[in-house]
Amino acid sequence: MTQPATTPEPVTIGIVSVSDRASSGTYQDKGLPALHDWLKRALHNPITFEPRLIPDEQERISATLVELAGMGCSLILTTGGTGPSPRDVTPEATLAVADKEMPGFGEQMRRISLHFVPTAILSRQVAVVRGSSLIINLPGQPKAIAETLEGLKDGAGEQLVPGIFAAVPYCIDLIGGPYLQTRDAVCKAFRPKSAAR
Ligand SMILES: Nc1ncnc2c1ncn2[C@@H]1O[C@H](COP(=O)(O)OP(=O)(O)OP(=O)(O)O)[C@@H](O)[C@H]1O
Ligand SMILES: Nc1nc2c(c(=O)[nH]1)N[C@H]1C(S)=C(S)[C@@H](COP(=O)(O)O)O[C@H]1N2
Repeated sequence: MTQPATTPEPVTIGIVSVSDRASSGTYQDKGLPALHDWLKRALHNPITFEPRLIPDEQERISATLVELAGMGCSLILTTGGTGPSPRDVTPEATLAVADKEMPGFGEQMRRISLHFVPTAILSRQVAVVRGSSLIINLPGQPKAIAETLEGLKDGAGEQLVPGIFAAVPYCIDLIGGPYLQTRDAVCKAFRPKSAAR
C-alpha cells in the first residue's frame, strides 16, 4: 500500500445516484454504495460524503448539482441517466450548470467502457467545471463505476487503459481544491512533476 507524500487534506465529495426506480424504492440503490466504497479505497484523504438519491428529473438534478457545488464539494460524481431513453437527462442537467465543459472525461470513459460492453457508446456522459467543483457523470450500471474510474487492468494488475480518475486530482488542483492523494494499487494519479508535492 502506498503511503501519502504529505498529510492528506480533507475533501468534501458529492455522490449523486440518479434513478427513478432506486429513488422510489422499486429496487435498492447500489449506486451510492459503489461510489462511496470506490472513493474510500482510492483516496488517502479524509472524505466527507454528501450523498443524494434522486429521480431522473432534469430540474431536480441541476438543483442538486448547484447545491453540492455551492456547499464546497470539490468533486461531484453522478451515476445514471446518461443513456438515450426519454427519462435519461443527466448530461443535459449537468451541462445546464456548467462554467466549462471537460470533454476528455466523457471520451475516455466511452473508450474504457468499450472494453467491457459494446453498448458503451450509448452513454452520453459529460464532465464539467462549475466554480471550484469538478462534476463527472458515470453510467448507471453499478459495475460501470469502478470500470470507468479505475480503467482496465490485466490479471497481474498492470494498467492496460487508464481510468479517468488518474486525471481527477490534477484537475482539482487547477480549480483550487484540496491536494488529492490516491492509493497507487487502485488508481495512480498523474500530475506534471512541477505540480507534485
Ligand atoms: N441506482 C441503481 N441501483 C441499482 N441498480 C441500478 C441503479 N441504476 C441503474 N441500475 C441498473 O442498471 C440498469 C441500467 O441503468 P439505467 O440508468 O439505464 O436505468 P433505467 O433503466 O433508466 O432505470 P432507473 O432510472 O429506474 O434506474 C438498470 O436497469 C438497473 O438494473
Ligand atoms: N463501463 C460501462 N459503461 C457502460 C455500461 C456498462 O455496463 N459498463 N453500460 C452501457 C449502457 S448499456 C448504457 S444504456 C449506457 C447508459 O447508461 P445509463 O443510462 O444507466 O447511464 O451506459 C453504457 N456504459
